Amino acid sequence: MRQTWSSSFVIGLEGQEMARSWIGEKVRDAVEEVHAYVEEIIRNRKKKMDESQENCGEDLLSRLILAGCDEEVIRDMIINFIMAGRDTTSAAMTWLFWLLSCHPVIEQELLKEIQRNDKRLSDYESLEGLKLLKASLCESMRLYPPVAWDSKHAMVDDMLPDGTLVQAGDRVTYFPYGMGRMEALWGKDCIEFRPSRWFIEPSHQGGSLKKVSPYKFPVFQAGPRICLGRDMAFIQMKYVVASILRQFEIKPIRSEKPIFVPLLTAHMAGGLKVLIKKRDHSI
Ligand code: HEM
Repeated sequence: MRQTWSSSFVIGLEGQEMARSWIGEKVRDAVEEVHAYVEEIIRNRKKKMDESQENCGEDLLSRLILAGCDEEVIRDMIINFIMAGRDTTSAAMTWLFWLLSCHPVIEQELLKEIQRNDKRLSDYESLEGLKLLKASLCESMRLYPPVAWDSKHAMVDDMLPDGTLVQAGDRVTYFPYGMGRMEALWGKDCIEFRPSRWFIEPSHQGGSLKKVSPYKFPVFQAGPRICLGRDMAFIQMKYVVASILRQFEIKPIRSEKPIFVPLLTAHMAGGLKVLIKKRDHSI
């Protein structure tokens, strides 16, 4: 029995080695493909900038090129922006649109807030003024975090603050999805979508937002490796959600509760299929 176990273990190791080198090759090919794709975007933008000065210089890519950044640095930044910032923000907004369709009173309050700030939606201060929208995004991500869990491997032996020993090589996982639904952290109504919990005065939705510790709400991670794009993510999401909500009514086609799929970036199974109608009096 022992013999069988150890020989199958040896075969297992060889198999693992082969699998690792096969995966390594696949990953290398995939990285090359992604690099080539982004390098082409940069080349095309440079060409456009050389050919004409029109409409160039305002967007981030043009600014990075104009600043004289190294092409490899620009490439890696663009990949970071696309990989870290695209699926995460889109997942957060998808869940928010669904939650708002289930909470029409909150949607109406949001519309009023957007109306109050409508004139200058594209300026930074007006977006800062959309506090109920920020609270709604936080509340949506508390219940449906775009990164549902995340792991780190210890490089050396260590100890967690509660005395738990972590040995070199151990994996430690934190779980924003679970933490967002803990009664001990969020109270008896932890499962409810209630953006007002993010305001200093309970149930008052026009006041100041609470400063919530990232260790309680680790949706963007916490500590030295906290998400570098957090503020940018809020600006983008507020701008997109406000621009859509002020003009369109969004009604999901299906009435069943969507399914949360917690992959690398969590998403809604099958996406959110909706009917879109122009608002009668678009604000
Ligand atoms: C709702 C949107 C977002 C969520 C929930 C989110 C979440 C996270 C999380 C959990 C991490 C830590 C990953 C880890 O340590 O393994 C992270 C890292 C990072 N995020 Fe975001 N992110 C969002 C949007 C963005 C955007 C828009 C950008 C850039 C434009 C961005 C750029 C980054 C970068 C560069 C890191 C790596 C930071 C480091 O390792 O030092 N993220 N993000």
